Amino acid sequence: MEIMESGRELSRGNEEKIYVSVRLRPLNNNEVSSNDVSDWESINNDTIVYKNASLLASERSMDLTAYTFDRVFGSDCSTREVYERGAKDVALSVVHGMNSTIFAYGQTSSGKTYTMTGITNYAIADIYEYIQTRGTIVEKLTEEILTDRNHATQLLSVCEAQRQIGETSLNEMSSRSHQIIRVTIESSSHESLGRENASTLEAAVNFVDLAGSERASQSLSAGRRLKEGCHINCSLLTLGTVIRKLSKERNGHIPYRDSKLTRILQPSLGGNARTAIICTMSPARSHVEQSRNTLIFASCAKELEKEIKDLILQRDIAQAQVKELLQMLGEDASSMAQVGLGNYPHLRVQISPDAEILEDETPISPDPQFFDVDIKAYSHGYSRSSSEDRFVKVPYFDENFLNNTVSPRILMSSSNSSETDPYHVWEEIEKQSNGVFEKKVRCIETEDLSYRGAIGTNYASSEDNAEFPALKVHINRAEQYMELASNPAVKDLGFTLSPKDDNEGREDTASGVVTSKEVEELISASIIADNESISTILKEEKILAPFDILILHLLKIYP
Ligand SMILES: Nc1ncnc2c1ncn2[C@@H]1O[C@H](COP(=O)(O)OP(=O)(O)OP(=O)(O)O)[C@@H](O)[C@H]1O
Repeated sequence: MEIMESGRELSRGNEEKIYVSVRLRPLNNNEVSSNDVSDWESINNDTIVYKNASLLASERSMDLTAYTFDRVFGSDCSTREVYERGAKDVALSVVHGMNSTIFAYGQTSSGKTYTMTGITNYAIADIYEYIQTRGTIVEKLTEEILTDRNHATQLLSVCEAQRQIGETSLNEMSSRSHQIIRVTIESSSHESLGRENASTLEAAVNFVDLAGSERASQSLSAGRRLKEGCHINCSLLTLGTVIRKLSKERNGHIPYRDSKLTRILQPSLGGNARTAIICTMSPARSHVEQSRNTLIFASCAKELEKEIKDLILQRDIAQAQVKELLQMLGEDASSMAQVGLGNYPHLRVQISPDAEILEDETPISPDPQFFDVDIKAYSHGYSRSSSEDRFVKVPYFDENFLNNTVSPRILMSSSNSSETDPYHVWEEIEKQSNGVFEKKVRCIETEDLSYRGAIGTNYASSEDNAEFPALKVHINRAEQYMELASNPAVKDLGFTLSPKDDNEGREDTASGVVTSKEVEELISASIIADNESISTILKEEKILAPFDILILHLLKIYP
């Protein structure tokens, strides 16, 4: 028996960024009455097997019989157990200031809504319990802020009642829209209450119940249902592509922008948040092909975890090298931490040591070139500390850019308001390094970006970049540019640097240009991190299969 062990080498620790489980439901009445049989079985806590080996022999497409994930829930498992083992830890990350998402994926009628309804309720209950344990007061509530747990329950029922459903031949209560329930928790210390510039920690957990994927022939859809199905399938297809690309070719273009669903889920998929994916499936033989697709999706999603770990490893190695270099040069390595080197995934800056030094002494790494890139959001004096801050942002926006279309909050990346000056970081490094690196510290400068026009009209048309000027990154040394351009971390952040003719007469200078399209993508990446912007996205674009989004807001105050 060949085994696909997607989760084999991964730690089972609680801090996994992406936790993938599979839930098998029992045969339903329809399946039983049509004499369908159950072909899938969970043989232990993490493996699901396809039992019908004889059928397998005749169907070459079905060449795997066992699949392993972080967890497999058999058809007799309760939703409580799925929650406890497959989602609770991720859901409760939000009370510690970490964004998280739990989503159910699977074919129509496989049990996504059944699973997510239970999980959302259990999680809300646990969040409230956690808060009360902590002696937290929930007060000063506005319309958007939950008053108490009953209020939350009420809102959830409203959401359930409003859910767009329709009957298909496979599920008489089929969800015909994606539903995202986002609970945002804002924490601040008791001492800072009432202070004007009090910093708060904000994190959100998303509960996502995707609309079901279906084959038109199987669900016998026609007319409106068929149209809905096409739209739903389209966004699910993009989700599949994004997951596959992220897991296989992380440095390439990831088509988040091809569907609203992936735009909204981008922060959850890109490695900056904890994510639990519960893949639901029917055991029925008649659905074997769909079930197998679901398992392949789950396997790809699990691969993401490996990629993220690899990137973190690369980052750690680079940091260690920088530290060694600083020590070698008699600098205090800890000063690096103060300027944010440890703030993954900001790609941070360090300078290349003098070539002479490296040539004269034994190099401490085979490739001793380092350079500094820091691409951050700079807004006009607004700062916020949040785990969303880790998104890549674009420096310096024109005042008009921050008009009604987007909340300025999404543009924040720093809790230090002095960083509103785009040159600040570099000056700081220069100071801290006592001028030793003076020549190289100035290796990058950012040019002013004046964004014209409303963002909404621009990101809607990805091909038309006319409104966006390029973000220019000047690098004083050609070899630094080369390093930078080939650095996987730069590509990972969505920047592709391309050489540019340097007409400015400077010698020994290379320039990288981040194209306007890439800037645009970064902006949209930032936008989707924000509640208001989600509704903006959704309002602007007419979506046949609409999203039902409920944003709950909790205010958590530590005593
Ligand atoms: N684990 C389970 N145990 C018992 N019944 C289940 C289970 N999972 C799903 N069901 C039942 O199966 C039916 C279909 O489930 P559900 O509506 O949750 O599927 P879905 O994947 O959300 O479908 P769609 O994509 O069409 O919305 C429902 O009647 C539900 O009660």
